[in-house]
Amino acid sequence: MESENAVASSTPSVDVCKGINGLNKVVLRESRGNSAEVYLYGGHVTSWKNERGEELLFVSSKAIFNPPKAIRGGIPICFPQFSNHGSLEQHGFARNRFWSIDTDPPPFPTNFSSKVFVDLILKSCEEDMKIWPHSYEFRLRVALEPGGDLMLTSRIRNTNPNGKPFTFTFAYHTYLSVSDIGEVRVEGLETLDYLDNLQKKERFTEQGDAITFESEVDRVYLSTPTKIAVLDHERKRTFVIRKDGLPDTVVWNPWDKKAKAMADFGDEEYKHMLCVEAAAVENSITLKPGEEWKGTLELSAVPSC
Ligand SMILES: O=P(O)(O)OC[C@H]1O[C@H](O)[C@H](O)[C@@H](O)[C@@H]1O
Repeated sequence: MESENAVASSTPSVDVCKGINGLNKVVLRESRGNSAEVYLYGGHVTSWKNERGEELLFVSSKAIFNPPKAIRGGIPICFPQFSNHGSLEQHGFARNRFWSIDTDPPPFPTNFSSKVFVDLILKSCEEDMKIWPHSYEFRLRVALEPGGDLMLTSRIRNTNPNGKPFTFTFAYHTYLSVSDIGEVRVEGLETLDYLDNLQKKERFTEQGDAITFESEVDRVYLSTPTKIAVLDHERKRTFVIRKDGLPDTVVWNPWDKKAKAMADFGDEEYKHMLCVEAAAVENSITLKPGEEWKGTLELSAVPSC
């Protein structure tokens, strides 16, 4: 059992061990006590803690760590399809496949500052070719920065031998842990257009100030800035979301009725989570053979008043 109160200072480490139901997970620890956990099942980040050992991501107490169900919470990877924007299963298949540790990833830019990271890889297989007939390599780097920021980098390459391009949509389906959804506001999306999933994906324009929550929300904000803030007044914490290569931002809270309808989600848990998802949804991404796409997400949690 891990201590909830992080040690003041320890050696940075990357360890592979067994998680829930014996599933393999990678634990990243920074010297000041920040940590993160990634399950190979789904290439799924399930924990990100600050130096005081406080969990910053939401994972449902009812999450099922058992294939083929995707883990409810953390950061599921939606690929090659976001939601039901296509003919594949909801959110594509990457979130319920077993990823591998990539021991020899292609080089990263030299300005990459983190020393605590893990590289994962998911490749096409014969079985998946039946539902999505393309050859690809999806490399995911999960890194803890020295200051505790969590950085995810996805690199997706078309390795089709038949000269065919492929097209996909994508999201880092990030579940943030919040004190009380009624006390939270999102800044950075005001005045933007969005597709409302609760109204047949119709397009609206956001009015007024920051976004606040008093009922179910399921929207894809379009052409969003690279920086978005989620302010949690009660907890005096602000999440800063920085993204690159991902123009859209999905905002989702199921609220009470939908919460009750989900078997792997507690009835009251909607009060303590908010999904703000860096995504590429409106305009899908097309890669020709040999081409690579890159999408990054950087999460910081800073004290605020
Ligand atoms: O239940 P899941 O398949 O994990 O999807 C959970 C949610 O993901 C996204 O945020 C979509 O916009 C929602 O429409 C969906 O309900």
